[in-house]
Amino acid sequence: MLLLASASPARRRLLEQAGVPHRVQVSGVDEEGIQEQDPLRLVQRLALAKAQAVADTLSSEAAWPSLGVLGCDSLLVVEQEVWGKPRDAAEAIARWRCMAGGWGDLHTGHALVRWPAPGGSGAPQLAVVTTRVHFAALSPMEIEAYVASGEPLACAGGFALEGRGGLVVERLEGCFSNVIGLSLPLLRRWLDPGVLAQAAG
Ligand SMILES: Nc1nc2c(ncn2[C@@H]2O[C@H](COP(=O)(O)OP(=O)(O)OP(=O)(O)O)[C@@H](O)[C@H]2O)c(=O)[nH]1
Repeated sequence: MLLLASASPARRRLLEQAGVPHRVQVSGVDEEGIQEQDPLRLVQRLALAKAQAVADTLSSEAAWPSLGVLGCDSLLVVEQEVWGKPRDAAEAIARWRCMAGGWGDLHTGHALVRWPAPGGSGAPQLAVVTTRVHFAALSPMEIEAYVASGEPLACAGGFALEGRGGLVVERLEGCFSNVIGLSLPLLRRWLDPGVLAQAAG
């Protein structure tokens, strides 16, 4: 069992669809409380803070999920601008005016914290995965229509790749699930090989 320390329905869906046994416990971490100039360090620190906050609530080895506690955090970087979820429709429109026809790097930090077994390193597994996203050259009317759908407001970067956002993303360079919020190939490399067999049901 993996414990996902995230409120993200998209991350949960990725694990469900991949057949990874999991449950969810939201970390409640105040992301504003962690300041960091470098976006790669920021997503890594936030992912670890989320995983550690949930791990700290587990009182004994018996309470620990066998596969550990996973925290994630995603940000989009476009021309040195670092963006999380848009605050409102106006901000989403302003961002899309920058993004349309161009590209950005979607960085997702991952942290997997395991029970500190005696003799084990106890160190969390940490990684940031980056996917380059190429955006369609949208007209102002298309931007307004996409933002009016409400979809951009729930997503770092202001688009949902597997939703209407599939209409406005031309191509990716790198891992698709990483864009949605959790890199499944990375998780496979981190987890025991048997998990894939288990996921196969
Ligand atoms: N459905 C979907 N969600 C996306 C996409 N890109 C980013 N997101 C979501 O944007 C959100 C990024 O904000 P985060 O701070 O990383 O996560 P959160 O939603 O606040 O949830 P926590 O992990 O509890 O902090 C996550 O929920 C991601 O799943 C996408 O292409 N599709």
